[in-house]
Formats: sequence, structure tokens, C-alpha cells
Amino acid sequence: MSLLRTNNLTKKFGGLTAVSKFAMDIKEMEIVGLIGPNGAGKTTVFNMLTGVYKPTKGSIFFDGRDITGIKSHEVTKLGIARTFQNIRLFKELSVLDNVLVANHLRLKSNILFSVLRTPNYIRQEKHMYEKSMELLKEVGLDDVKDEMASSLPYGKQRRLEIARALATDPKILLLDEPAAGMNPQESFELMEFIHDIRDKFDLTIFMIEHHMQVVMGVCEKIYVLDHGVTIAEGTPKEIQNDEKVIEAYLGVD
Ligand SMILES: Nc1ncnc2c1ncn2[C@@H]1O[C@H](COP(=O)(O)OP(=O)(O)OP(=O)(O)O)[C@@H](O)[C@H]1O
Repeated sequence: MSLLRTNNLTKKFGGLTAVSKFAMDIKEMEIVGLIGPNGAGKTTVFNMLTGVYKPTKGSIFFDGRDITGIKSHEVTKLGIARTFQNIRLFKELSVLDNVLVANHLRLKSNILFSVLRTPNYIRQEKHMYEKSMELLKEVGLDDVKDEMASSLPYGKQRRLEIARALATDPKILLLDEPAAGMNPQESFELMEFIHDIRDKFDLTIFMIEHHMQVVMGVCEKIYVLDHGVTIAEGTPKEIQNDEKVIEAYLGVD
């Protein structure tokens, strides 16, 4: 079943069309890639999907509902979570606290309950702690729960960022260059990790990635943008052999 779909999605910045008529259809549980040279419009697509930018034209449908132009926090509540090109963590907080903070989105109490520490609030807090620990276990970070986020090696910081995104109970996870800055071993582990979390959390995954080995190894379907235009879509094999894609990457006229 289609989970996230766009139609004619377009974003203009003044005279520049960053994304033009982008049409995609991501099915439940699929792992889909979005690739293209620098400045192709990939991040702009993510920013439209997550309510950071309002599309100039076109529509976005999520889980059967038109979500075009809705705000970022509403997008998260509906079940779309995202990580960023540059890892965004609370660097001075512990690994566990980073996940607990992300979990707060689902807390059904207000600040007064938290000050009064009502039984219901305490119950919810306990549940959140258990859920966060469970999540850390699932992503293999439970043994470093008390360490400061900034002290983790790069690959684990990425995992923590993904764990924070998972804490919001997403249906789809948008990953912006998850392999950026990783060494070959970390990239290899990341590929396994992405498959793993898809299966464990019944997730759908949409990822921007420059690291071709990762994209080709993990994605079932790929969209290719160049100068805002979709120049190809298909399986990794189809994309690898597509002349337009080869030209775009090699800069051949
Ligand atoms: N807020 C903005 N204002 C003006 N132009 C923008 C804005 N955001 C993006 N652009 C422009 O839109 C185009 C697409 O940018 P975008 O960041 O989406 O590309 P990208 O494919 O993610 O690139 P990269 O791989 O380098 O991250 C670029 O020409 C960029 O300069």
C-alpha cells in the first residue's frame, strides 16, 4: 500500500526551480533512495515532506491523507521522522537523555502535571524510561546509555540520532545522508542496521545518500534528481545502467 506519495511537487526560490514536478510513490516497508549530484534538490524534497518548506506547487499524501503545507511538528506527530545531514544531538546530554527528550513528544501530560508529579505523570515517565531503554537495546546502544552523546564514535552518534527519530514512533523514517563521514566498516554496519530497523519497527525508509555502495546495497527503489528534475527512477540495477544517470554523475554532455 502507498504510504508517502507526491504529485507535481515543485519548489522555487525566486527564479531558481530547486525541485520541479517531483512525483514519487513509496509503499509501506520499502527502502527507497533519493540520489543526485550536489544541488540537485534532494534536501529541498525532504524539507517539503517534513513541513520545513511549503511547496510552490503540487501535493504530498501520507497514509491516505493530504498533508501538503502542514507544519513540521504536525508532520512528526503523523508519523514522519527525520535525521539530518549534520548530526543533531544534545551533545552535552547522556545517550539515554537524548532519547528521553525525543520521547516527550508522545507524553500526554502538561507542565503542571510534571511539577505536581501526579501518579499518572510518574507512570508515564516510567513507561518512557522503559521504552527508551528498549529502543537503545534495539539499536545496540544500551551499554553506553550513561555516556555523553559527544563522546560516542561517529557511527554510534548516527545510531543515536536514528534512535531519537524512532522514539517518535514513526511510520516512515527520512534519513539525510546517513553514511556521510563513515568509514567503510561503519558504512557496512549501517546497511545492516537500516535493514534491521525496517524489520524490527515495521518501518518504511526514504534516504538521501551519496555513498553509492550503501544506496545500491540497501535500497529497493531509487529516484534520481538532477537540477531539480527527476531523470530516472527504478531498481538499483536499472539506475546503475541508466545513461542519463551516468551522464549526470560524470558531467558528460
Ligand atoms: N532556502 C533556500 N533559498 C534559496 N535557494 C535554496 C534554498 N535551499 C536550497 N536552495 C537551492 O536549491 C537548490 C537545491 O538545493 P538542495 O540543498 O535541495 O540540493 P541537494 O541535492 O540536497 O544538494 P547536496 O547534495 O549538496 O546537499 C540549490 O541550488 C540550492 O542552492
